[in-house]
This record gives sequence, structure tokens and C-alpha cells, in this order.
Amino acid sequence: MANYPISLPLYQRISRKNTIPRTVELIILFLLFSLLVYRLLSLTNHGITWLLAFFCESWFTFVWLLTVNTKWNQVDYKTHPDRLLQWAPELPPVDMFVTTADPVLEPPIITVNTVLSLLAVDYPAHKLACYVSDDGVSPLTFYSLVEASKFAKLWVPFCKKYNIHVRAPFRYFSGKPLLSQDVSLEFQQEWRKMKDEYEQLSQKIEDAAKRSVLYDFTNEFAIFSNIKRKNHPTIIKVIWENKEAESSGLPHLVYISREKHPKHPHHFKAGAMNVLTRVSGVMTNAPFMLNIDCDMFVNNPQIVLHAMCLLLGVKNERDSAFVQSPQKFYDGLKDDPYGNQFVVLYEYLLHGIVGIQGPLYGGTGCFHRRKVIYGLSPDDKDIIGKLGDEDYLQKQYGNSKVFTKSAAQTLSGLDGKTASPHLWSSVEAANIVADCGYEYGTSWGIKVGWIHGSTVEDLLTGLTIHKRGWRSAYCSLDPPEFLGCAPTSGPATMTQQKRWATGLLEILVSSRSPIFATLYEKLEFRQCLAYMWILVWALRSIPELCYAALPAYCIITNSHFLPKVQEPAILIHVALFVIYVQSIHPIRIPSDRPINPCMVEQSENVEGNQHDCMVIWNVKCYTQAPRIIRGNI
Ligand SMILES: O=c1ccn([C@@H]2O[C@H](COP(=O)(O)OP(=O)(O)O[C@H]3O[C@H](CO)[C@@H](O)[C@H](O)[C@H]3O)[C@@H](O)[C@H]2O)c(=O)[nH]1
Ligand SMILES: [Mn+2]
Repeated sequence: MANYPISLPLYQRISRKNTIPRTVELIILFLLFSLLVYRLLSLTNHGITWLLAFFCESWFTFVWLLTVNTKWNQVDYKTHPDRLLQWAPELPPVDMFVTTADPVLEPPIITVNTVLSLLAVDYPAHKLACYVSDDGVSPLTFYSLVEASKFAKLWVPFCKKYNIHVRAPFRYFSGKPLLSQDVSLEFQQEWRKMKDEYEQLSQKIEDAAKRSVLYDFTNEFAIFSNIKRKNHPTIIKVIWENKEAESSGLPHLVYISREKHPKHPHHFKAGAMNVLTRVSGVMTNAPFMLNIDCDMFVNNPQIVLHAMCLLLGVKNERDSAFVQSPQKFYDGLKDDPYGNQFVVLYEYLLHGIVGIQGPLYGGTGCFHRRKVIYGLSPDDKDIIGKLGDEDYLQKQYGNSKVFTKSAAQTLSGLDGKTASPHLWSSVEAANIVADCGYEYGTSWGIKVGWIHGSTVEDLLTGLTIHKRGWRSAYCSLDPPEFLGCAPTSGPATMTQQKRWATGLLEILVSSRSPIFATLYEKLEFRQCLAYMWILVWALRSIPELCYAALPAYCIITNSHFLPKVQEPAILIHVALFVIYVQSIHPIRIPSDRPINPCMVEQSENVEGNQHDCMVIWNVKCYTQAPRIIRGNI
């Protein structure tokens, strides 16, 4: 990695002052322990309900210990992209990955918006490449991306010229804009043109989805004819190539549908991410990789610069193997009845984990160092010493010479090729590394890349990085950097949470558990407890259900599990227990400051250069997109 001639720090790490919450947490812990002691001392005088209550409360105390540990050192980061921009020519390339898997469940217009918001980020375009993995091998997705790239040629310059804040057009145009008198005529005209163009693009995609437009299977769509979703060759299409390497142009856009065969496991998202990593490795090989799910879009176009502050500004690379942003969602339901906005998790617990070994990898909205994904440990002399050994490289990374060469370059710390104007020439090599059998006998999915074999491959991949001794950094901006979709119905939430909870429990009881990682590898003890906090999620339901059923059981059997004496101390115990339950499953956000900028009413003037247009965030119930009221041109 080149040394960036930066004198002022690019970020600050600020510890939150949380003396009062800490005191309350310790008091609760003390009272929980005293309750346990009380139960133990009077165990013989009471029946089975007493014992059951004791077991449940012991579990609650254990979970509270994990919670206190996780929340103890809450940390915020403040980043300074303005300082980074002074060295704009030195900025490193970034490869951006989008995964999509099903054109019905994840409609291509959503993926298109994600891609457009990525193509329009504030970063030199010739340093960026966007790769879309389509596990649905859908000609509709490909067609939509081709059309989107044509629209992007108008959209990206428009966004940059007027410093538009929200660069996913569906969000930008979803509010009714109030164009006031002092908006320049030029802006009004361009705005209307852009809206028309976007409507045409949406219409084209809609028509294609209804098959009213048939793809011309004789040309570039030929490969999609008669294709089977679970049995097809690799399709890689360079949709757009920034041949002139213009910083103000459009980033490269590449479509990838990896080879699938019924006899070969495809490893779901982890498999798709590994193919994206290898294909980009032979095409652009940027030292940093951003990955987002197709249902998320970039909501703050400065995010790449902010993340780079945390990746380039560290004194020791060990401190930021990856930079994770929280998952925030748009169009959430009022009062979040299903709890799937995870506000408390992101606002308190995650900030606490940030203060230990760094946030867990959340699968989306994350910037990775490529060499870390390739299995490097901090100060790794072992791998570095073997980079000249072609046999070793092939055993680890597979038998593509082009890829092992690029991997050796990355691991040795040299900057990757800058986004080269020769994408077409690497398509052949890219096809080889996207083969469904490429990973056999290699370390992919085991020690290298996204780790296979879990429905929560993200947590497992992050854990594998942390246990090698890396730390990670956290980037949370206002306005939020990425916004995504959360399920909006109870059953969908339950299906998603069941999948996560099962996957997390499997990791807890497997040999990949954080307990072994702390005992035998370099996962910090407190980070292990933080991982435990999340991994025991499914188990928590059992004592919680039992405890909730105890009062009813006691009434039916005429027994009791609470002391009969009316001692004030007992009442206090019960009250504090209620507080404890409230603090792990809060109904309201226990804070006087806004948690999620999308969830409060606020006015914000986004100031920029002289072409700025003023954006008013009018998102009282965060269903509306920002409304443009004026452009001060
Ligand atoms: O075979 C597959 C399956 C999924 N995906 C993509 O993976 C992403 C996440 O899948 P989704 O079904 O949307 O899962 P969620 O539960 O919504 O995702 C959350 O949970 C996952 C597992 O922990 C993480 O990987 C995600 O980043 C995180 O947003 C989406 O972009 C999919 O298109 C693929 O590319 N190939
Ligand atoms: Mn999703």
C-alpha cells in the first residue's frame, strides 16, 4: 500500500461518557446477583417453581453480564474526508459488489437503483468498478443493467453537478418536489428531463418483466436463451468500461452470473461473494472492496471517502481490517412493531463492540481490505514468505495463474492495478475463476474469502478475521450512509430471524465457536463475550418463555415463585427485573437524542459548492424522500 502523505489525522476515536448508564447497569447486576443468592438460600423451603425461577433468573443474569460487557466502552468515530481530499490523486481504487439472486423477490428496478447510487458516489470514477453478481441468471436483470448504464450517463453528471444528496433515483423522485421561485430555470429543466428519463427506464424494465418486450436472443442476450437457473455456464458481460479512465466519467460496470451445476454446491451468498472477489481480482484488483445487498442503496454519496479515512488513516493496518456501517432501513413501520430496525442493537451494543475489537461484519455496507479477505494475518511473515511459491499459491487460491499473480501482488502490499482500460482482455481469465468447480481443493470458503457452510456467512467471515488478530472500524454517518429494506410483515420477519437465529446457534455449538477462537487463537476475551451475546439469541427464548408462563402455572397449581412477604426489598427486586427486561427488549428508545436521523423530524441544509441545491429532510415518519425546494445556482 502506498504511503499517503497525510499530516492531519483522518479520523478521531471518541469514547462516549456513559457514567450514569454504567452505574445503573451495575446496580441491576448487583440486584440480580442478590436475587440469586436469596433464591439459593431459600431453595429448600420451596418447590419446583422456585427452582425453575432460579434457573431462569440465572440465565437472565448471565445475559445481563454479556450485555454489560458489550455496552461498557462505547465508541464513536469522527472522520475528516476533507483532509483526505487534499490527496485526491493518491486515492486507492475500490471495487464495489452487489449481489442479487432472484428477479421476482428482488425486482431488477431495486438492483438498478442500488447500482445507480453506487456509480454516482463522490469518488474519482476511474478508481471505481461496480460488479453485479446475479445468482438468478436473469436476462431481465442484465437488460435492466444495460438500460441503467445508459441512464447513468445522464444521471451521474446531473447528481454531481447539483450535488444531489440521494442518488438512488426511486428515492430522489419519490417525494413531491416543491420547486420554489428561486430555483434556476436550468435546474428545473434538467430535473424534469431526468425525471422523464427515469420514468422511461422504469417503464422499459416493467415492460420487459411483462415480456411485452422480447429480448433479442440473437445478440448479447443469446447466451440467456434456454438457460436453466441451476445448470448453466458462467456469463460475464462488461456493460460499461471507462476506457479513457476519466475521473469524471462513469465507473466500470460488469455483470456476472457464475457457473452453476446441480452436482456442485454453490454456497449461496458466500459463493457469490467469492466469485465476485476473484473476478474483480483478475479485472481491476482494487485493494479495497465494498459489498452491499441489492436491496440497499447509497444514501450518503460521501461514504467511500469516509470509509477511506478509517482504512488509510490508521497508524497500524491491524486496527481496521474492515469498515462496517450499520444496517439502517427506509420505510420502516411506525414504532417498529417487529423490532426489525434493531435500533438499540445499532445505537448502543454495536458502539460498545466498536470499543472492544471492532464491529462484527454484517454482510452489507462493509469495506474490506482485499488482502485480509485473502487470509492474511496482521504482520504475517508466513504467507509473505511463500508468495514466490507457485504451488503454494495454487493450493490456496486455485489454479488460475492470472489470479494467483494478482493475489500475490495484493498480499505483498502493492497497490493493485488501477482500474485498467483493459477489462475486455481479462474476461477469459474471469470466466475461469467463476467456474463452479474452481474452489475444490483450495482454501476458498475455509480460510480464504467468505466462509462457507452457514446461513450467517457474514458473521462467520467477520469472526474468522477477528480471530486472526485484526480489529475492525465502524462508520455511521448522518444522513445514514446506506438504507435498505426490512421485512414489513410479521411472518417475513419471523422467517428472516429464524434463519439468523438458527445460523448463529450453529456457530455457537460448532468448532468455529468464538470460545475456541479465544482459547486457541487471537480473538479477545471481551470480543468473545460480545459474539456470545449475539450467538445465544435463539437460546434466550426458552427461559423467557418459561418465566412468562410461571405466573399462570402458579395460579393453576396454587403455588408461587415470588416471595410472599411484602418486604420492600423484594418489590425493588421485581421492579428492577422489569427494568432489566425493558433494557434488553426496549419498547421505547431510552435516549433524549435522535437515534436514527431518518426517524425524527429535522431540517438540514446540505451545503456544498455553488451548484448545491438545498435539500430539506422532511421525513417525519420516514416514508417520504427528501424534497428539493431550491437550488442556489
Ligand atoms: O444464493 C444466494 C442467496 C442470496 N444472495 C444475496 O445475498 C444477499 C442477502 O440475502 P437475503 O436473502 O436478502 O438475506 P437477508 O436476511 O435479508 O440478509 C442479511 O443477512 C444475511 C445473512 O446473514 C447477510 O448476508 C446480508 O448481508 C444481510 O443483509 C442478497 O443481496 C441476495 O441477493 C445471493 O447472491 N445468492
Ligand atoms: Mn435482504
